[in-house]
Amino acid sequence: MRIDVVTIFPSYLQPLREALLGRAIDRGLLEVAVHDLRDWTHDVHQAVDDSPYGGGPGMVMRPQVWGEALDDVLATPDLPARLVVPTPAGRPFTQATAHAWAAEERLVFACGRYEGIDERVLLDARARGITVDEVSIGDYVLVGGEVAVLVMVEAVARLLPGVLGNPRSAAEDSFSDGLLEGPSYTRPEVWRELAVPDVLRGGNHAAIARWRRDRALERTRDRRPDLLDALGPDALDAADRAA
Ligand SMILES: Nc1cc(-c2ccc3ccn(Cc4ccc(CN5CCCCC5)cc4)c3c2)n[nH]1
Repeated sequence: MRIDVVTIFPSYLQPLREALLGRAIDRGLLEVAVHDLRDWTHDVHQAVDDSPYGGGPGMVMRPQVWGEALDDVLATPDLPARLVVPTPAGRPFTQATAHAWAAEERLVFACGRYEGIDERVLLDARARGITVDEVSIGDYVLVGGEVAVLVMVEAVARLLPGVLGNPRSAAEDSFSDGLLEGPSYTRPEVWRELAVPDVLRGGNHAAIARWRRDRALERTRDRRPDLLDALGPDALDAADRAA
């Protein structure tokens, strides 16, 4: 997978080159190119923002600069791409989104700053047949799109074959069966007088699987009843029985 990121703060994307994702890049499992939006300015001040029409707080990012940047980035390499634009006003980015995007050849991320990007940049891209996804990573307001891109690239890249050492982990993710994952334990058996649940130290795999499912149902009911509702009434009954 090829990932391009356009931003006025290229250094914000450095963490993508660390650790697991850095190793995946080194191994050629994904390619990440970060572009400085200001490379497409032509004025001495390298202006990328201007006042909003109609008034309102802050500044808006100018369409001309974004238009030229995306023309170049989307054309090189000329691969089918999704243009992803983080915004607080976007559709929710979920694990399902991550799975869908993991099948893409190319993702191009446009990181806004200030109060966002002139709407015509997205309209122009869609008019030229480019798929544009405006996505939110949560109901809170960040200062720009870069952190959202770090979150989304990590969620997508870990699903790519070969990136995770243990592929079963992604298969057993939270949300993979619609529930939150339950508690985990490792050695020692007792720590600060707290013991590992007996069932996990026995060899009864059916009992362990049932115990884990019950803990997942219980936790989901307590923390994310919305996920339980999405699974239907039987799940709620099962969660009540699990407690
Ligand atoms: N999930 C999530 C994604 C983001 C995100 C993503 C990208 C950008 C680019 C800029 N910002 C900062 C920002 C954007 C919008 C507002 C609202 N403002 C109200 C008045 C009219 C104009 C718009 C405020 C500040 C961003 C924030 N935050 N949270």
